[in-house]
Amino acid sequence: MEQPSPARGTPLYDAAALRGVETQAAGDDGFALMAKAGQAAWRELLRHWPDAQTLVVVCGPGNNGGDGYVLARHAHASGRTVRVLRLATHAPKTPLARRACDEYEAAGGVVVEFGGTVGHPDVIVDAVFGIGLSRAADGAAAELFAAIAASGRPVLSLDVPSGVDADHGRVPGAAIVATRTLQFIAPHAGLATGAALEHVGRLSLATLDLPAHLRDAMAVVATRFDADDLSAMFAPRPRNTHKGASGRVLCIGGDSGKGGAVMLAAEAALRSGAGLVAVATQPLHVAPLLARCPEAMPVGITSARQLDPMLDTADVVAIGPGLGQGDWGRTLFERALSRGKPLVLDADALNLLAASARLPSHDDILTPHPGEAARLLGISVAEVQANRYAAARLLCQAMGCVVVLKGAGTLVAAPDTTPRVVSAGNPGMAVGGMGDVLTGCIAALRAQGRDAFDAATTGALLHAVAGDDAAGEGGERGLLPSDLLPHLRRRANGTTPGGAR
Ligand SMILES: NC(=O)C1=CN([C@@H]2O[C@H](COP(=O)(O)OP(=O)(O)OC[C@H]3O[C@@H](n4cnc5c(N)ncnc54)[C@H](O)[C@@H]3O)[C@@H](O)[C@H]2O)[C@H](O)CC1
Ligand SMILES: [K+]
Repeated sequence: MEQPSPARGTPLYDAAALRGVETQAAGDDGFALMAKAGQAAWRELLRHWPDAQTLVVVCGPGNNGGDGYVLARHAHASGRTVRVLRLATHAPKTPLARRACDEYEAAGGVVVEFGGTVGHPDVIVDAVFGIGLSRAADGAAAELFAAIAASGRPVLSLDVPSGVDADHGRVPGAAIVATRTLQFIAPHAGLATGAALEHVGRLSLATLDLPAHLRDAMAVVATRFDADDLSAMFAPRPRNTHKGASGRVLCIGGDSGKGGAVMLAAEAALRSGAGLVAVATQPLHVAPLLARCPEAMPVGITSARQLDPMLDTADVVAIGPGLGQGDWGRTLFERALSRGKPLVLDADALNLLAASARLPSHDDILTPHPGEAARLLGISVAEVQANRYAAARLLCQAMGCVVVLKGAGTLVAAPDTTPRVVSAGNPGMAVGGMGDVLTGCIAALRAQGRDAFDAATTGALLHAVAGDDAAGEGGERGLLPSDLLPHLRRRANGTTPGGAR
């Protein structure tokens, strides 16, 4: 079996660790950090809006606002027209913010109170709330955010789009929708998944040359993977291989009327490099499946006994696409769980799991969307989405196996391991059948010798990047799961749409 390259990725930190850093670096060091943050933000603004002549910098009461005053001072010194705008209740409260505001005003900078509009500047800088957001932004702050959105002007958010919870990715109240967000010191875990992704725009990072002993004190809470990591995750295929060595996948599903789901999973497994793919489905789907994909080996299943030889020869079993929750599906589900082969459980297999007293094995992989995760955890979807890291971790601990929590910023959790975030994919992928393709991807990579965590991470990244490639060809609206299939093959061979490696 081919041995994949070790996954790399980018470490993500929780904001709490950063709060610790700032507290430790308070006083003169703290202002040095703030001075660096404001200057880095000014450079970022010039990099992306070099022709901007008029700026509005919206400052909050804390040190995020302090960063804004430092940027405003640089802008003022450059001769540009800049105004600091703030709520009447947002005069600077912290010593560092007060110092930054005093220096800005001493240099001749203007501060005005928000009166309902933000004008029509070339760029708006959002320095209202950063990692210190402590509750839902509402009332006057919500009005301010609405005026910023109504202006239609590009927004550079400092550290965090104001109103977004930088730890968990939830958006408890009103929040800024940024064009770009410049994070300080270290990438925030909360800005890589969930509702936050609607608000961050393009993310970048200014490390502020933090002293090593302060950076080393911060705990990594997740590891982020994006398209740039993908090609290194696929080792070239050995020359002297044969179809058996490339992994044998069995896809189980396709109850009456749902044959398409298991077909998509089977084709995705083939396009992700599986050597042999068998399909256990309802007899009426065998002919259409063969017509569409002669490389798959469909068998019409009318009794669970027929499944045994297929389970025995498979390296990995993907069960759930179109399985249904009727007698046929439940019988096959029970049989599959009893044979001890590594499983990828999706869709109805997850619903049957939630309704059964059974637990998956340590070798299995679950691929729930937030609704299926909520059912398995016995909580609401809103609670899952409010803290996706916690939901993925809880489900992984409860089930004792790898969990792929799908959605914007898919999370991959493994027992007692730092979770991983997939930073790829697009809203066009929120259509029926995309999960079936993901199931096939992951099963194929598992069958080719990757452990469950690596197969789930690489499969979820491959699937999301293929979705971005397909959307890049014809747009997100009307994107079909089958549009991903050629891109799976291309990306699994380490090439990009342009053919480059
Ligand atoms: N971490 C570092 O090393 C650095 C941090 N910098 C910047 O500082 C902010 C964090 O500043 P902090 O003072 O802790 O809080 P914020 O400025 O983010 O805002 C909190 C501030 O606002 C009040 N508040 C919180 N939520 C609400 C709300 N919903 N409605 C109204 N008011 C609210 C709260 O009471 C505080 O007063 C960090 O993001 C960086 O931008 C350094 O400058 C760079 C290094
Ligand atoms: K901000």
